[in-house]
Amino acid sequence: MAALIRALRSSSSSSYYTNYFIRRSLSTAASTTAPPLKSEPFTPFMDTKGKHVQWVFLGCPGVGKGTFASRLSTLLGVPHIATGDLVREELSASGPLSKQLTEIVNQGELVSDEIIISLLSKRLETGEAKGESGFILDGFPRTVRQAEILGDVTDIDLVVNLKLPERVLVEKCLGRRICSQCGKNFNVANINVKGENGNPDISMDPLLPPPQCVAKLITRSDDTEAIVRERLRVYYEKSQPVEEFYRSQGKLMEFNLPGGLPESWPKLLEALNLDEYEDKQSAAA
Ligand SMILES: Nc1ncnc2c1ncn2[C@@H]1O[C@H](COP(=O)(O)OP(=O)(O)O)[C@@H](O)[C@H]1O
Repeated sequence: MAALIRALRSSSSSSYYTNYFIRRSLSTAASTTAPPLKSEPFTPFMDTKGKHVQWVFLGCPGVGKGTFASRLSTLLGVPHIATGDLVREELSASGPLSKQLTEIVNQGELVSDEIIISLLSKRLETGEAKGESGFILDGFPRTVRQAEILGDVTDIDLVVNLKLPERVLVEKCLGRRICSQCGKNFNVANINVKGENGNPDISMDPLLPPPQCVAKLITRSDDTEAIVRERLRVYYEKSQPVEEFYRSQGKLMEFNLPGGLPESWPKLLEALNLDEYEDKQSAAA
């Protein structure tokens, strides 16, 4: 983890690649973990060298990366690190960076690689001081350049690409609500979308807040229809190539969400060979 933080740090400096490659060539190569193959038993939470999982969640805005990554991080005992959350924390602080970021986020554009890498390094450093190891990244990498930087400093074991039809994504973003007090995410959208081109229909029940959160619900400032459409456009242009980057490395696992959380969660666990592990964890709890 320390080498990763150092390398990410150096990559966000102005002499970006030079510093970065010199540092990496001096540090020892990270251990490798094969991605899970459905046909083979796989212990995903730690490899044979005792390294915790280093996974990435990809997917369009509103697909549910945060929800699934957060659940898996609890199950596997690794931190869920969402760069969108790091950006929002920065937005809520006052200062020149906050003003600059507010403008970018509210236009649906991406924050610069340098700023994102610096926020991520800080987050990893804080985690390391608390004894964290492994991670599930959500919202990073979002450009091929970010993926290359990450790949040069550490090994990613598996990349999960969550997918939903665009109409569902827009409805989900517009229905998203957050409790300003406890920080939990809810969704007021009731989704029933007919499947096209032979794909199944998709239904999702709303995920309603408990009574104590109802009066405290807020909507993200970038969850308006115009901004969501722009974020989707930016995703197709800048982030979709990241899918190909990992596909060519044999690390990409495509996952078409069959519906809402109750239907999708068990299917995702099954695809990750984690269904039995979750059963054992639940039984032990
Ligand atoms: N890796 C990243 N690179 C650049 N910008 C980012 C990154 N992660 C988050 N952001 C910024 O933060 C905003 C919110 O991120 P996130 O919560 O992940 O949104 P989404 O719901 O669109 O997936 C993004 O629209 C973008 O401006």
